[in-house]
Amino acid sequence: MATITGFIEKIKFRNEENGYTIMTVTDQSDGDEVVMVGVLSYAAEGDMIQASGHMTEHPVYGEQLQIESYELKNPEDAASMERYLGSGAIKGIGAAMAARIVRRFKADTFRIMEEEPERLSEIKGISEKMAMAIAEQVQDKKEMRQAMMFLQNYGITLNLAAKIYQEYGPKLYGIIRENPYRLADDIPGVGFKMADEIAQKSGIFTDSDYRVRAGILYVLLQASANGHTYLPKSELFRQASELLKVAPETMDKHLMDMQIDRKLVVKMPVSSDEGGCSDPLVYSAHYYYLELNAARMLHDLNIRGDIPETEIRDNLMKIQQKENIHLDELQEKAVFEAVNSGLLVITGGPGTGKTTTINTIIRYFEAEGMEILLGAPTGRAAKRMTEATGWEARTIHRMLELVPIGMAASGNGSLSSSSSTAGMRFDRNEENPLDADVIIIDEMSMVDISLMHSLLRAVNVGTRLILVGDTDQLPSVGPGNVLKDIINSGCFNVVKLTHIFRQAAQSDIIVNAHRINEGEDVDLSRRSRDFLFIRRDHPDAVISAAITLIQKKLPGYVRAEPDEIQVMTPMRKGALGVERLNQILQEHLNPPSPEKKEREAGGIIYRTGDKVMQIRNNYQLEWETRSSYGIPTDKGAGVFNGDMGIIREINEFAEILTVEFDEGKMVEYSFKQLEELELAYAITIHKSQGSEYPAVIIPMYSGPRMLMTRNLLYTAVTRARSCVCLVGRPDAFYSMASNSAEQERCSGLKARIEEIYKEVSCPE
Ligand SMILES: Nc1ncnc2c1ncn2[C@@H]1O[C@H](COP(=O)(O)OP(=O)(O)OP(=O)(O)O)[C@@H](O)[C@H]1O
Repeated sequence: MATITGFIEKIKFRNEENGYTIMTVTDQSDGDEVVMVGVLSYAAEGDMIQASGHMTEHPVYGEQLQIESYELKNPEDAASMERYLGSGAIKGIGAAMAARIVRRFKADTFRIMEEEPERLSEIKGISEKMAMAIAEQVQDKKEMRQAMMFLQNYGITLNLAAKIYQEYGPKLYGIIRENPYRLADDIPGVGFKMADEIAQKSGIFTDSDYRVRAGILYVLLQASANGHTYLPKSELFRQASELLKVAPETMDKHLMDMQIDRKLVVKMPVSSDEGGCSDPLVYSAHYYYLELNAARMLHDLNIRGDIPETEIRDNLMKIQQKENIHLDELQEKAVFEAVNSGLLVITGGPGTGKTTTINTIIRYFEAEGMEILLGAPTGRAAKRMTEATGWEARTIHRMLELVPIGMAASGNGSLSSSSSTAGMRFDRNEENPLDADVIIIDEMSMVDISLMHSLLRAVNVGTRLILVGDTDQLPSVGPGNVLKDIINSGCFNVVKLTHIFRQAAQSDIIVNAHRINEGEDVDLSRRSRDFLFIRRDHPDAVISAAITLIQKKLPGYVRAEPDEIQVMTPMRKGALGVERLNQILQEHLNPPSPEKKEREAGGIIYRTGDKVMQIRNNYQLEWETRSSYGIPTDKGAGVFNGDMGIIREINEFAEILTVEFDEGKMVEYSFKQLEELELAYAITIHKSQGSEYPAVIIPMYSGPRMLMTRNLLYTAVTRARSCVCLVGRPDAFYSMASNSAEQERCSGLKARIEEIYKEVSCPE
């Protein structure tokens, strides 16, 4: 065992997650440089370390000390003290100042800094204020080191430990020993499971009140990840009991306390679709109030105008003449309602004339000189809306002006607001509402309760809000059942378009989509121009057929580039899951070659020319467009979940991968950011929501029944503009088409709307 004391000269490598560090230390005894390797909770260049361990011989890097235990020390001799203070470790002290301090206080320097810091002002050039600032830093460093050491005993990584220290300061000791579950509330990156592990190490009992309460909230959080805004009590207790290994009977008392603490809201079901029995419904307070407030705002917006019918008819007639169209009765009704309603829902399947109706509504309000805003939940849906209407549509997030917290112009900085997404908030809200007379939102089926709430906060009473969507598409990824709840409440104007127009009726994509949706038979053997079933009985044969379609058949047929043809599949895993498909399709569609650079990250090879997709919203990621000479012509920020692009360049030296997205937007990803990208030769049907492609290829093979549902098939088929190719086994198609089991969502927006309307119609 060797013990070496010296200055940390250079940190050569540090893994911020686990604290594994490689550094050079100057041995105080002989001035030699020693390499030390080990897990250090907190140590910085310039610190004095006393480390013990074994000297080992590394085949490449030579002799090094494997640290087994260590201590960070205050330097003791004058030269060391001077060096430490002057190393930059303490802000405001340079080498000359360090020399003066040590010359004056000698061996007593650190004691004075800690115990009588005001005396530092005896030194020329240090004011009293500066003396206190220096003392504070010395103290902070000491406390932080101790905290890091302490937290490391609980298996907490350095990165997280720093966040915990920042959040709680010295209070962290009490929190870790008594209620580490608070961490799950306060620190991003800590969930119930981690808090529970810490609690176990702290010796907290399984049935501790804190633990059971945190467990209940955790189950509700998990439920929200599955689309629910509440759980029936019996189901909540069943899941919590399974998680906590605590009897459900002991949980009731916590419900009351958690309601008092405003963590939960418990409601009795008011309508049959909320379970219809006496089982109370338990909400996390957050989602309850999102639903309640959303319901109130929807109610408030739902006012009636009094523009005479004759006037609307005259105006509409002029537009129809000018545009050379003739709306059917339901479409006309939608326009009449749009003019005289504060809130209107227009719904219908593909080809039922939604876009034509929106366009007419836009022309109507345009002629009235009104301010119109168009929005959609995703970038691709917004792009599609722009193309279909000729009006600029933006994502709802953009429309609501998402800005980093701290940069909002309106001054309403409440962090508790639902409208903040991690580190970001919407600058448009009740204090700074959207400046518009009419707001039209498309693809409403994708809007979850949080986004709806944020949108409603920014819409003034008097502004018309028109919600357009197809309720039979997959529901939103986030919790809630917003569009269906609004429609099913029966409290708002809803126009359901049902007629499939002649032009649309010639498309087998549209006709078959409706047949699938209605549960009617689809004849797969029928020859069709745009809806093809190619029988293949083995997964690898499905993939070969898909490759031939992409490379040879479809580009000419639908007049599109191969990378515009999209393979979409229900699953991520398995022989025809996204992961395997992407690997094989990449190999064929963009094979390795000496001219193409590659970068491996997270088990995926990214290659120049690859088709990739951004898989989370990143509002800060910057893009720029460039002229043909590479000169920037426009720039902005924000790349969104589902955006697709092509890898144009991989720069090993700068560690940057450049992707070109739609409209020539170039985005640079550092190699560390590659987890935000996935290969996109194949994507899940869920990810395809709101997008449209010239042609889609859908592998049809068996899969888990829960996933292989009718509305998944319906969503996939309706993504194609010119051609759908289903490739695989007919029985897989028929079993999907007949599986109408939709996963029930526990969502209370409808009940909240009904309550409010009841209150209004019969006030107490
Ligand atoms: N009143 C009408 N008279 C004649 N044709 C119409 C009328 N309304 C719509 N169409 C035609 O029907 C087809 C489908 O209409 P539209 O694109 O508006 O439907 P949609 O519901 O938006 O469809 P999707 O959801 O598939 O985009 C189009 O070709 C359109 O021109």
